[in-house]
Amino acid sequence: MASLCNKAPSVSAVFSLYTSFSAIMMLFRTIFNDIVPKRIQDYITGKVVDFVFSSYLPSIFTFLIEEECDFFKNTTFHAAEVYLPTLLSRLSSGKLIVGSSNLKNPEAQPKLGIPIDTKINDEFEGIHLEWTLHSVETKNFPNRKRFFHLTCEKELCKKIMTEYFTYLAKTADNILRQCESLKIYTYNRQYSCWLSTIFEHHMTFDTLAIESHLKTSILDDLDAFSQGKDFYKSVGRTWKRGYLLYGPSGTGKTSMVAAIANYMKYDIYDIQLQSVKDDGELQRILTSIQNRSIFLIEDIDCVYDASRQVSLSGEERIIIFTTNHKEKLDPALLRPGRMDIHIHMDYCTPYVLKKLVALYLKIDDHALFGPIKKLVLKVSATPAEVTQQLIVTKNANIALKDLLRLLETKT
Ligand SMILES: Nc1ncnc2c1ncn2[C@@H]1O[C@H](COP(=O)(O)OP(=O)(O)OP(=O)(O)O)[C@@H](O)[C@H]1O
Repeated sequence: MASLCNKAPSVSAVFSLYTSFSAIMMLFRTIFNDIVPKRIQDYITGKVVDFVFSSYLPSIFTFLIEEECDFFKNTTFHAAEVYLPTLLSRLSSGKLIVGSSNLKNPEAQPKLGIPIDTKINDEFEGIHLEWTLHSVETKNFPNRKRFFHLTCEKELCKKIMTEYFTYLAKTADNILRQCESLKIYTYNRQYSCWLSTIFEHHMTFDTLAIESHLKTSILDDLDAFSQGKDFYKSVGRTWKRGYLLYGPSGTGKTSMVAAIANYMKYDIYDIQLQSVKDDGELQRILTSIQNRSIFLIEDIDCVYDASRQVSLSGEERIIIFTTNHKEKLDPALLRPGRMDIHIHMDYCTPYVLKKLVALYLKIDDHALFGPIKKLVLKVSATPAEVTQQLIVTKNANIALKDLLRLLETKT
């Protein structure tokens, strides 16, 4: 006991040690502040803070995801916009923007958006992530710049880059696939961007009157295309498909485009080639098209310039050209590799006519069917002309008599 008491430092010894230590620290601080230049002071302080914090707290890494990337819409930003509103329970503010622009269909699901500066937490394979949408004013159109901050622990950022962003893209893609309203984009030259509206064309392969073998072959081709990701990769080709729709006016080329878009659930990018200045601009426009879309060039015989290269990169894209005059097309455009499938949209056949009558008048047979079918084989009547007659009245007798009269005028 006595020896223990002997070994313990006395209070006055501790006090004098503390006083000496404080004096040394003060001296050190004075030397540090007076002699060491401010920049070096900041550097040393930063290093010390980094060391202390990295030892006890995980350091944070922030990904900056801007709305535009190299002047084009950033697909990662777009994917986050689609995906994050689904994480309802993880919104820090408990607020969500809800908006609907589809006035024609009040039952359509409204679009959801994330309020600015709201934190959204996500969890990926046990990793905690935090998203925040920011917006700053800019001088140029569209007068604001939006960007996401995505933060995670620094040592996990590699996993986020390699796995989470792929997961984000796939999930957003699936959400979009289930989304009902498609969009049609037209290119606005003044602002150098695509402007979209809701695509309201309700034509489907059930309401499009075409020969059944043609319908089967197109649907088979579209199915094979949408499931063809690995195939296209394995043969080293871009995952795209080119269709040429040709035939007289009113035979359903535009209707076919709508049926394809509705079947595939692809947005349409409709471009007027005449308004594109040069190849550079065309290439920029093409690169700004989203995946899973239709790039439409109508009346290609009027607008095609053989020297112009229309090459679509990206994934899962269909390019559709339409023309009323296939014979006028530049042979360069018809070369294999440019358009994979040529679809002839023709005048009414008896089969197509019967289908249109069934659709419009809800009947499968009628006494006038015989003479009408005979005439249809002789004359050139477009489905547009036929449907114009059939839509006038629901009375089958009157409608078919008028149709017969129309066909007789064509003999
Ligand atoms: N095959 C068809 N099946 C059902 N309806 C059709 C068909 N073809 C045309 N129609 C009807 O005719 C209208 C006009 O057809 P559409 O605009 O698709 O023809 P088009 O070949 O694109 O004509 P254009 O070359 O003048 O643009 C359609 O809105 C549709 O109601």
